[in-house]
Amino acid sequence: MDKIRITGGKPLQGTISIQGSKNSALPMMAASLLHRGVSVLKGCPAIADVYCMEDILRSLGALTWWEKNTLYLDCSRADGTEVSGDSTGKMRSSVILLGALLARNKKGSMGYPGGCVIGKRPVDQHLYVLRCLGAWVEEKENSLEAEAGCLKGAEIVFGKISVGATEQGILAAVLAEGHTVLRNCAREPEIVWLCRYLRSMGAEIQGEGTHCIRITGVKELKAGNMQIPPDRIVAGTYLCAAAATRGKITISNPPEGELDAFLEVYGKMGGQYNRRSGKLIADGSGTAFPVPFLETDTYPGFPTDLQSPLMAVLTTIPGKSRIRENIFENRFRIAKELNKMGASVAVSGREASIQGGTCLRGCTVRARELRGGAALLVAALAAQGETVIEGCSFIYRGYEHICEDLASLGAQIEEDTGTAFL
Ligand SMILES: CC(=O)N[C@H]1[C@@H](OP(=O)(O)OP(=O)(O)OC[C@H]2O[C@@H](n3ccc(=O)[nH]c3=O)[C@H](O)[C@@H]2O)O[C@H](CO)[C@@H](O)[C@@H]1O
Ligand SMILES: C=C(OP(=O)(O)O)C(=O)O
Repeated sequence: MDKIRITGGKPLQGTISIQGSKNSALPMMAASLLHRGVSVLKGCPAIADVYCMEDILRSLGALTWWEKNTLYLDCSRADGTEVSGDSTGKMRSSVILLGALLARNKKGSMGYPGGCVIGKRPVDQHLYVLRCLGAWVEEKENSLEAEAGCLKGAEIVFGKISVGATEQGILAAVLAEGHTVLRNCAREPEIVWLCRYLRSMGAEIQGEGTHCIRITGVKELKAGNMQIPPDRIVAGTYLCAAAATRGKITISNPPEGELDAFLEVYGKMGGQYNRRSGKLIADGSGTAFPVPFLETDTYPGFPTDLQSPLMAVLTTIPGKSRIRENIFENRFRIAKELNKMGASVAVSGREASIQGGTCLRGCTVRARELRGGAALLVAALAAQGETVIEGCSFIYRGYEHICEDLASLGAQIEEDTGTAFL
């Protein structure tokens, strides 16, 4: 079950639709806790992280159910305040529930957040914003404890731009007393979607998508009901898979304007694309040019989550490419696995140098985190012969039916269940 087998070498061809965004769905699920009734998230991806967040909300007293990809969350009685470390240890974004718990139930106690090991990932900015809003917060060795009789609006400047801490601040401030100004906020699309969702619930928020978000607390929020946007990282991953195999794919529901930094690099590599009737038509057959230098950055810069899948593409392009990873210091672990397949990637600190165009050959490799796992899939699709990817539970954290999707594009791929999609 934890393995995927791929026989590479076939250009991907066909049309694909993109699942709902993981990183939008998770904070929207946390936001649903702020309404004492039923909220509805349409197009919710059926992936391990969403199931984990669902389990946590249920452990707090919420009722949840699915109709296809629509997730219903009845938080009428979600009055629990304790989240076990078993759940939080599975997923980094569990930590944003602390602000939602404080806003709703005045206190929260949770195990330390776990998730993919891609860097140190401290939570200081999360705790800072909650303290600024008047909460008492204690960081213990394995848990986080917080209490607030009443959260009060404040002017807060984040010491570091953080997606999760910005979400934490927003979730805690929407029901706080008075005005909150959050400065040095992350501008990622997922923050914008969270604010749209909260505004549809009656929250008063302005400025999302800029570095300064202003919130006026309201007494209560009504039910949320929203379509989750397509996942920009999944869309980028499939474009990488098409480029690595020199294939041509059409994305029927591309994310709107959220992939610009990636598409710029895609164009530099020789990929072509155009938008027609709301679709993104991508032709990766001309992918041939290395990328002399690329660095990851906060949005709208090149997303760190697409850095590893892109590295896999660059291993297939003759010439030297160089990547600098500025967000997570430990996101190059995948280089070792790519090298096992015949790639030539040298890592030095925050930089990776890729001598592309060496012949990739299938072998057994191991995923150790989500996007690194996706990069192995991209490389395996381009490699000669069979690749077995172990540790695929990391991939299923974020990709809904990825094997079926790639098989529908002509890939020879099967999960270890023995189910072949040929
Ligand atoms: C569930 C989710 O949405 N995950 C995304 C989110 O993760 P996440 O929200 O964890 O990422 P952050 O934006 O918080 O992290 C950015 C940087 O800030 C540092 N930092 C963060 C918080 C803090 O309190 N102190 C601190 O120093 C981190 O170690 C990292 O170096 O944004 C990342 C950056 O786009 C993406 O790669 C993840 O896919
Ligand atoms: C790093 C990621 O997720 P998380 O922040 O949940 O670990 C990711 O989606 O690439």
